[in-house]
Amino acid sequence: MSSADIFAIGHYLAKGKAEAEAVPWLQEATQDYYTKALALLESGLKYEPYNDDLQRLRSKTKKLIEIYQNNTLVEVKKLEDPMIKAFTLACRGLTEGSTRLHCFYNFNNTQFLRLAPLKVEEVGLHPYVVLYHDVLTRMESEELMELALSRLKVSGVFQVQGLAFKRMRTVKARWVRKETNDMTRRITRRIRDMTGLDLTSSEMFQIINYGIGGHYNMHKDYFNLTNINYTKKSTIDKLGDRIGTVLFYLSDVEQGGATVFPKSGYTIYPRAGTALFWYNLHTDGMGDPSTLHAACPVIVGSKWVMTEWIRELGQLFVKPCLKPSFEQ
Ligand SMILES: O=C(O)CCC(=O)C(=O)O
Ligand SMILES: [Fe+2]
Repeated sequence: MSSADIFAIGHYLAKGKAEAEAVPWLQEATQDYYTKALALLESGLKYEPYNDDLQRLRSKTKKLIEIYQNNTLVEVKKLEDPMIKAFTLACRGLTEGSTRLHCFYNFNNTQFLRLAPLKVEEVGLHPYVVLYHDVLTRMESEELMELALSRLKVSGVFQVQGLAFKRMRTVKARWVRKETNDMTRRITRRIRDMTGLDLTSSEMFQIINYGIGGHYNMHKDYFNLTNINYTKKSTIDKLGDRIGTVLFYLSDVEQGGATVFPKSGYTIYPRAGTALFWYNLHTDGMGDPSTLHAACPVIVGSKWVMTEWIRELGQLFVKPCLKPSFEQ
């Protein structure tokens, strides 16, 4: 990447109000510019070694480069956190995948699947994550993206960190009702076929667009109801926690943009028409921390996904609550 490219990404993020994420890109670009400026000043000084202005500029530029290099050291230190390291490696596709995995046809979840089974690929066993192939047609993906485009909004997900807020996600998103039209109703039926879960009280679809540099930091999709404050809890309580997540990929991504599970080393590359599914909760209803996941930054291209978070309400007979010992 040229320094102009790096600057363009920083500028784009800053314009989208993602200042915290813009800073390292802009620092990188600036450092590169200063290094080039220093080389120019040095060659100028070869011709005019006693030019005061050039000498002053050279020592100023050297100092600035030093400051930026010290800033970089802070970044390197952050990478020592083992989970951030695992996240970074997974984004680069450098973690070892699980073994003893299978591909199979799902004939069973609903009667419809006996006629038209779905193609399933196991991504990993702990947590159990599966990839459904060819569950959306190209036309459906395009229609969903078009539907979202009319009212995409910059969407901030924040996390309190000490006295400050940390931005978790840099994307644009739009909520879409499952009853919007025939196509969204059809996709709702398909989610029922894929998961076997009851969708009557699940959330709206969220369609998300990640631009260059767009990403979603490590997070869990469940709320952990025992740790949540009372006012928020009462609204969540009605529908229960997020028992499962279905993540549809609506577009291919040229480079970057993988979904990763750093605790388990899974890296899933987006492919239009496929969908990822996993349970966020153990069978006793407690959150499963191994489902920690993230979306890696998009490097080239643009990434579109649609998320469906399925709630506990209504799953009583489909996925009954079991003691943890029954689970394995
Ligand atoms: O875009 C992705 O790959 C992950 C999205 C996600 O984790 C979410 O929306 O909760
Ligand atoms: Fe998520």
